[in-house]
Amino acid sequence: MVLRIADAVSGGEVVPVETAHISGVSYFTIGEYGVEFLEFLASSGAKVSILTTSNPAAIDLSGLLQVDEKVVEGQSRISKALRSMGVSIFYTCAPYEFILTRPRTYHAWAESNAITYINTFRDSWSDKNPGPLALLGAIAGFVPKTALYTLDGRRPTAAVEVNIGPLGPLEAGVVGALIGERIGSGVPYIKGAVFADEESRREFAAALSTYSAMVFAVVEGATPNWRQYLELADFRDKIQISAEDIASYVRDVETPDVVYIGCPFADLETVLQIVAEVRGRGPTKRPVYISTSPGVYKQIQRLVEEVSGYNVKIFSGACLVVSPYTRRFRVIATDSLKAMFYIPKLHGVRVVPCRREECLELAYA
Ligand SMILES: C/C(=C\C(=O)O)CCOP(=O)(O)O
Repeated sequence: MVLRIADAVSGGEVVPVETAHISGVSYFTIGEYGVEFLEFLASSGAKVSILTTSNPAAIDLSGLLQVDEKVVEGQSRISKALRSMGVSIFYTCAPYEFILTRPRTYHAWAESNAITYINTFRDSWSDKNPGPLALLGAIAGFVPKTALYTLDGRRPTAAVEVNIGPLGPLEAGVVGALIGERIGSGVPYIKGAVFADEESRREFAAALSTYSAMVFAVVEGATPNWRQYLELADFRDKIQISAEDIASYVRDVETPDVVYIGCPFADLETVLQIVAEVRGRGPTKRPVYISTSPGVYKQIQRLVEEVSGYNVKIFSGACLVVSPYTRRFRVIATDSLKAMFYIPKLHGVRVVPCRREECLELAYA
């Protein structure tokens, strides 16, 4: 099947890949037909031939997100099928946290934030492979050699100037979304962007690929080999992003039912910052949900228990985008542009953007 797809999309050429990361493994998003597809592959004896990880599921590791029995059963069938094919069911949208991909190595990843992160901040090479293709590629060990697996296909096509100062997570997300919306396709070459921290890089990568089809940007000074990319550049578009653009994107904040941090999964530093804040201030008035990766979650078990007494609910292996649990809320406040895009579409819940500090203020308001 991978060869047939390659005939259609890459002139029959394929590229061997070191790792794969599959998405579309939540029962909420793929439903019965998705489960049957995975069970069919598993029952045919298919096995992955390379390290293969999986995106978040509909339920979290410790059962914090209560969902109905049908979803629990469907999710467990998905886990069984994935496990029998040899997929690491380490449900995370931030596999780059523990798979330290090297520059100019090939990968078949399906989750857009993760692809954009490794393409942009590591110059590791992955195109956006649809979830089923990433899985078939993991079994075959290769995927179609589409443009982003070639240097020519990674040639910057749009010059973007961002002179705003250090970008926190929300600002970085807005910059990613604005570039995505204004350019839409191609490869942006970004000058002047300074990311305040790891969380900001994650939010930028997630937003760029949520608000456009792009999964690669060259960030001057940050992307490995950026000088070579600048030499190759063939700019057809030129845009500027200003502080005013960001301000106009962040509308008035309405009082939420809950605050949500962790789309993509929050890194350890972010979790520890929030823990320190609530330890100093006491229990929040509105719940704060934080999704983080299983690796981080397992290291902070004691803190997870402690802050649950402060109304802070840290969970892992699932997120509020792909879990039906989200439907119980009316309004969610978040610093994630990706959550802001998907939650209203998938769950019909309103989402308002806020900077991390403002989100926490809202939790105490
Ligand atoms: C629905 C989503 C993920 C999943 O089904 O695993 C979120 C959207 O993912 P993209 O990779 O940004 O399309």
